[in-house]
This record gives sequence, structure tokens and C-alpha cells, in this order.
Amino acid sequence: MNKTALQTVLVPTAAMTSVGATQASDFRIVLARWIGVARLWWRCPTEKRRAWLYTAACAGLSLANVLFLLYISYVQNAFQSALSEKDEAGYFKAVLRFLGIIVVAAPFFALTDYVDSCLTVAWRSWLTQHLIRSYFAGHAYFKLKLDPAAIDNPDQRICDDVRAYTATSVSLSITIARKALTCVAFAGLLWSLAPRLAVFLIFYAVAGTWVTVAGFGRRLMHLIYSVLQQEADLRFALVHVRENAESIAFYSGDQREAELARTRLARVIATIFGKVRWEAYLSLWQNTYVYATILLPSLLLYKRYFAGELRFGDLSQAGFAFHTIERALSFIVTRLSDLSQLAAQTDRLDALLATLVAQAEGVPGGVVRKPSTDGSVALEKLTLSTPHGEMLVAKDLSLTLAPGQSLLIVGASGVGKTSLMRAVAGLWSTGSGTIAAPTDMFFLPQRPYMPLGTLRDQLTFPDSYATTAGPSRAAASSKSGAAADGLGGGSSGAGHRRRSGDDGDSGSGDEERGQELAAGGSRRLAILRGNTSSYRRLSSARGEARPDGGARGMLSLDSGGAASTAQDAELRELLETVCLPNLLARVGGLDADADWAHMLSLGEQQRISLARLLYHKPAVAFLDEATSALDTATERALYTQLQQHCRCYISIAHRRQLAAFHTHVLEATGGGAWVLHDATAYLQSLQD
Ligand SMILES: Nc1ncnc2c1ncn2[C@@H]1O[C@H](COP(=O)(O)OP(=O)(O)OP(=O)(O)O)[C@@H](O)[C@H]1O
Repeated sequence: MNKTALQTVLVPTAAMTSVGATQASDFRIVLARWIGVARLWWRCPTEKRRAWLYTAACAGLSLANVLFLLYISYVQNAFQSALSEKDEAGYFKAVLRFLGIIVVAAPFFALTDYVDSCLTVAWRSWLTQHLIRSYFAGHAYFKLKLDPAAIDNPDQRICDDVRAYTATSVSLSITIARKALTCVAFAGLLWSLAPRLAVFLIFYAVAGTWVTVAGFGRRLMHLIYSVLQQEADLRFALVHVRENAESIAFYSGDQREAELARTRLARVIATIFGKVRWEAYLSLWQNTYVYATILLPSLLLYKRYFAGELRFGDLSQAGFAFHTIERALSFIVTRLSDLSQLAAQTDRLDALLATLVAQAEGVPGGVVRKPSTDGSVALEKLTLSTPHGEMLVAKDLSLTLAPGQSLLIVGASGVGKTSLMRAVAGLWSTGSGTIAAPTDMFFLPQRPYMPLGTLRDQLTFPDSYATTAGPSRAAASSKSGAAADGLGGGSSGAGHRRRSGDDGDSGSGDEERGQELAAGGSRRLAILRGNTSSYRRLSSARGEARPDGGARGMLSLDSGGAASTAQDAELRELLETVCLPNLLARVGGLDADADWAHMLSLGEQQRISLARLLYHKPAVAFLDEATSALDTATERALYTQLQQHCRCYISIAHRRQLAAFHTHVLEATGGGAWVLHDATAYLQSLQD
């Protein structure tokens, strides 16, 4: 998705000027924000027809609902009047009409609920996908982390807040619409029976609403906001432990991590207790308000009834109309908790959208990146700082690396070697100058990344799911891709290179992959092979059930006819190239599925990453301490392969002897200064 398009669909509201978690304290602002977030779906070119169709269906059914209710009140009047007047024929006539209502009403109400639910699910699906696209567009997920104060727990906002926001919005909107129609429908009836009662009711509802909003509204909204934030913080602490389980266990950090989780839990509970206390006060007020109205109709009408001006049925129908309108007008009084919840969720989603817009706009006047036409990497007068300008990484640095050349970046720890790579990748842009580089680049970051999936996925990442395996996967992916297209269109354009050359729509590829992974992998048949017994024991010891019938951990999977594909042969060969000849046999095949980040040693993960690089054959490769965990012999073997397969590469390393595998060396001397050496001369100087 290009930047302008992203901005067009993302900007939720004109009122949205502040970025970050503000406390929604003004109902007008909250309403403007709610409309801003909601209208994204109703204005989306590919979705608006569906959105409006659902809306029209819900509105039509709501209107029919109210007319039903009005009709029922007349039947009830006839029913009760017949009873009080001992009119047997009238009584049975009313009973028959009631039975008729039941026959029509049951399917009608079921249909109403069904359409309401469909609207909720369709809206949630689109909004979640829209946020996911924006979250992955232009590495926004990474940039959000650069300023943790800007937005907390975006994942919770995308999953939980969207779910609750759409469900509560639909339910409250439909309720408000029905209540408004009810007011109109019953106002004439009540006015014709008891005008004084109608006037009194309006004053009563206005006063009750004012007391509720002024006394409870802001405080509850603030408490609900805090609960959402603190619950997300607690969940994040536990996820963090899961992600770093081994390190914590080595440190025996159990106690400290448990304390942190307990502290966060205590904070959530304290806030929840505060919320519960205020909800109890609110409930006390609501009950007083509601019960006070029970006697009112009869108190105001009893004289006319005893004077014979009204029949018993009229009295009861006036009471019914009074209570129906009173419930409609007291909507804010009785649903304040839901409204406060919705306000807090609206605020969180609005802030996330605003931050994503800010990310898409980028920082004006930063480092300029442009594609190079001749395959070279050229830095021109590059001045680079850390994102908030605390440290100068490079000052007026200029250099050109042509195809066929290679560069080793060396320097003290923390001097800014990785930062330079971040700038070339477009992750950092604080500063000035120009970076020209081919679009076909591949980066191996310092910490190897092992995606969720099979061994094949590790080797082909970030290829789309459909291109990495046999026909069943491709079919499933194209199905889910079609579903995704139907739900929103567009793509994030995250920009990862694809070996198959389909990098024009990487966003939808991510969607396909996400949906396919979510489908639980039922497409594959798990056959445990004999040589994977240790992993099998591990899996069964964990005893975690998987949706595809297997167990989490190491699995060997039969890939059917795909076993003999050219890709399989290539991947097997690559594993040998990176000195992992036994891995396939050990894990049980390319389609073995495991928690690779925890199952493989750091050196093995680095070798897998190198195989990934060789598989993609990029024009330029960047390796950030990509062989730091390997022994010298393996490192040298891998660099020899790199020299043969990659025309241009840039490495960062602390082992200066690696200069032997490069044509040039760039040395950081501190304070933003860099010195360029010829590699042979540099090696010579090391020996002197
Ligand atoms: N997101 C960030 N915000 C602010 N400063 C950062 C950020 N990331 C890194 N830094 C700082 O920028 C400096 C350069 O970091 P960088 O990762 O480039 O160092 P390096 O030379 O690669 O170090 P090492 O050899 O230890 O990997 C460090 O002082 C680091 O603390």
C-alpha cells in the first residue's frame, strides 16, 4: 500500500490530533473518535457496499421490531381489558392474536439476532485486517517499538480492543436506534392517554442522565481504560517469560519474574476493585432511579381510572408506554458501564490508528533512500543519529560498494555498526544524506529469527506460504487469499524480497500465511519417523494437543509427492552447504515442525539463516555478526560459500581476520567518524 493510500484509509477523525493514550474525558471528543474509527469500514471503497447492506438490514429489522412491540401493546390492552371486564369471547380472541404473534415473532427475532451478529463479525474482520495491514506496512511494528511511550500493547489493541469495540458498538447502536424508534412510536400513545405523564417523564430522564454522566461517567471511563492497559501489561509480562524461558531458567530468575507478574496482577486487581466499587455506587443510583418510576403511572392516573375515564387496559397500556419510553430515555443511566467501556476502547484504537498514520508520514528531512540502478550500495554525505538523536552514529560518511566488492564493518561495541545497517534497511532515518541501494537486499540480523513453521519455512523465509510447499498448501493459501481479498483488498507492501519474484503484494501474502497458520495446519499428515524418537518423547511429554491432531514440538510430516520436488533437492543441498548435513535426518524432514528458536543451538540457527540467504540469492547481502556463534573452521567454510554465491556483501564482525573474505574494511573510530581501508592492507596492519 502506498503512503498516500495508507493515509487516506487510516486517518480516522479530524478531532484526532493527539497521539498516544489519552484519557477520554469528554463525551464529544469520544463520539468524534468513535465515528472516526467506525467510518473507516463504511467508507472503504471495496467494503462500503457490504457495510451499508448490513446496516440497512439491521435498521429495517429494528424498525419492524418496534412496530411489533407497538402491536403487542395493543393486544395486551385488549387481553387485560377482556379479563377485567370478564369478556370471554374477547379474551379468546386476544389469546388467538397472541398465538399468531408468537408464530411470527420467533423466527423474526432469530433473524434479527443473526443479522446483528453478521454485522459485528464482518466489521471486526475488516477492522482487524486493516490494522494488521497497517501494522506491517513500512515496518510500523518495528517503529512503534522505538518509542514505547507512544503506544502500549498494540497487539492487545488489534485483537481484544477491536473485538470488544465492534461488538459493543453494534449492540449499543442497535439498542439506541431501537430506543429512538420506540420513543417516537410510543410518544403519541402516551400523549393521547396521559400528557402530564409524558412531560414529567422527559424532565425525569434528563435529570437522571445528567446526574449519571456528571457523577460517574468520567471516573468509570478512566478506570476501565486503566484496567485494559494493566491487563495487557500483565499478559505481556507472561508472554515475555515464555519467549525467554531458557535464559530466565539459566539465571534462576523464576522468583524475580514471578514477582513482576504478581506486582502487575496486584495493580490490575486494585484497579478492578476500584472499578467494581464505582459500579456498585452506579448500581445503587440506577436502582433508585428505576424503581422510583414503578409507581409513577398509577399515581398520576389513578384519579381518572377511578372516575371511569380510563379502562383498566388503558391504565396498563399507559404504564407500558411510560416504562418503554422511560427505558429508552434512560439509556445512558442504565448502560453507562458499557458506554464507558466503549469509550476506553475507542480511545485506544484511535490512538493506535493515529500513531500508524504518523509512522506512515515518516520524519520529514531525514535520510533519503533511493534505489541504485547499477547494483551498487552508495552512501553520500550520510549523517546518522539514534532515533531520538542521543548519539551520533555517522557524520558525512560517503562510500560506494560496487557489485563484486565486499565490505567488513568493524569497531568497538556500541559504536554504531548495526545502526548503519539499520539505516540502509530503512529502519532508522534520523539524520541527513542519501543512501542508494538495490531493492534486492537481504539482511541477516544479529539475533537469528526463526519463524513459526516447518524447517522448509525456516529456509525459505520470508517467502509467502503458498510458494514454499506442495499443492495442498498452495490451494489452501489461494483460498484464504481470496477470502482476504474479499475482505478488504490492498496490501501492506512490507517490502520483503521474494525469490519467486512476486514481491508486488507482500501484504496479502502475509495475510494468506497468517490465515493458513491459523487454520491449524490440518492439511498435513503427521507420521513420526523412527529417528525422531527423542523429539517424539519431548512432544508427548509436553502433551500439548494441536488442531491437526499432532503434538507441539518436533513432528515429522509427510509432504506427499512434494518430497521429490526441485525445491526439496535445493534445500537439502543448502543444508549440506551450511554444514548441517545431519539436520534433516535428525528432525525428520523438511516439513518437520518445531519450536526452532528453542530447539536449535545458536550456531545452528546462524547456519540456517545463512542457508536462507543463499536460497534467496540477493544482489546485496548484509550479515550482522551472523557467524559469531560458530567455530573458526565452520565460519571460514561458510564465508567461502558466501564468496562463491554472493556478488556483493557487507558483514559486521568483531573477528577482524574475516577481512580476508572481503575487499574492503570500514572501521568506526567513534564520534561518528569512519575510516575505509583496503582489506589486504588492513590484514597486513593487523599482523604488523
Ligand atoms: N532504539 C534505540 N534507541 C536509542 N539508542 C539505541 C537504540 N538502539 C541502539 N541504540 C544505541 O545506539 C548505539 C549503537 O548501537 P549499535 O547496535 O549500532 O551498536 P554496534 O556497534 O552494532 O554494537 P555491538 O557491536 O555491540 O553490536 C548504542 O549505544 C545503542 O545503545
